[in-house]
Amino acid sequence: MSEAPKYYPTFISLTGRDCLVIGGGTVAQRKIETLLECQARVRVISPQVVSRVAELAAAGSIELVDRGYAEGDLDGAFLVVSATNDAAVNQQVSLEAARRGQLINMVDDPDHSNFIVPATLNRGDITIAVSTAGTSPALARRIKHDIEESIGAEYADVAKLVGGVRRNLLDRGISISPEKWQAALDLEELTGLVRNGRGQQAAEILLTKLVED
Ligand SMILES: C[C@@]1(CC(=O)O)c2cc3[nH]c(cc4nc(cc5[nH]c(cc(n2)[C@H]1CCC(=O)O)[C@@](C)(CC(=O)O)[C@@H]5CCC(=O)O)C(CC(=O)O)=C4CCC(=O)O)c(CCC(=O)O)c3CC(=O)O
Ligand SMILES: NC(=O)C1=CN([C@@H]2O[C@H](COP(=O)(O)OP(=O)(O)OC[C@H]3O[C@@H](n4cnc5c(N)ncnc54)[C@H](O)[C@@H]3O)[C@@H](O)[C@H]2O)C=CC1
Repeated sequence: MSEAPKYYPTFISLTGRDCLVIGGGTVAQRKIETLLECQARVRVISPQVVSRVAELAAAGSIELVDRGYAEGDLDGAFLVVSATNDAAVNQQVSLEAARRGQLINMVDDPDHSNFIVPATLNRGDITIAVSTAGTSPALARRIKHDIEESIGAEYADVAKLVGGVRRNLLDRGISISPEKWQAALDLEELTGLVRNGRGQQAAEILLTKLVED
């Protein structure tokens, strides 16, 4: 029997959103880098930071506030990550976030967080996220590595070409059933052609499979 999932898996757009990270250690650094990859506007509040975080601040990629957390710091933040090594501080941050109804990730207390961060793998527009609901982050990372081996870099181009074919059909007002899509998507064939630089041919083959009776 499968248990009910603890979390609702979703993908949130953070482009241009104000995101706040409290703490500037190694865990904060990982969260900051992921937020930056997602084009968030990142502010970090921490009295001390690891060298990579200092570099990001010097380069103007993040705003760094060089002091400890104070009540009121969460004002205006869309999303908050509390990543200090002080459990009491993380708790205060989570209480402030709860009062304001903000998205909050506490790196040391999933039970008082309203979102957690999965291990992710990107191939262009494809993102594969693995979560163990906090049961074992190391296991999430390991599963991600295993998937990485079978989903190669060429999948970024496969996504582009399949997206192009879909756009073409939508523009022509042709609708394809879900069953037909599944039957036509021969990933072994598509990845093979893309790897050999024959993306155009792959797109034509796919289009033919989709529109034929
Ligand atoms: C709940 C969650 C909240 C959150 O942080 O979002 C959380 C919580 C905690 N992590 C802890 C420890 C470790 N975390 C990692 C690594 C990652 N942790 C990540 C996510 C999450 N970690 C969320 C759940 C994800 C899920 O659904 O499973 C990843 C996937 C994503 C990311 O952080 O970006 C990233 C891998 C990125 C990648 O490589 O792909 C490693 C391994 C390593 O670094 O190699 C270790 C040590 C080994 C171990 O313990 O497993 C501790 C104990 C701290 C302590 O001992 O004090 C807590 C607190 C607790 O468990 O209470
Ligand atoms: N969720 C996850 O993926 C993981 C979580 N952890 C947890 O994350 C915590 C942090 O780990 P690290 O980054 O390795 O610690 P760290 O020691 O490298 O960094 C701690 C940071 O917190 C800052 N800080 C301390 N008090 C503060 C305050 N009052 N206001 C603002 N910033 C403050 C420090 O200046 C420092 O930058 C650990 O205590 C552990 O419980 C650890 C491993 C993985």
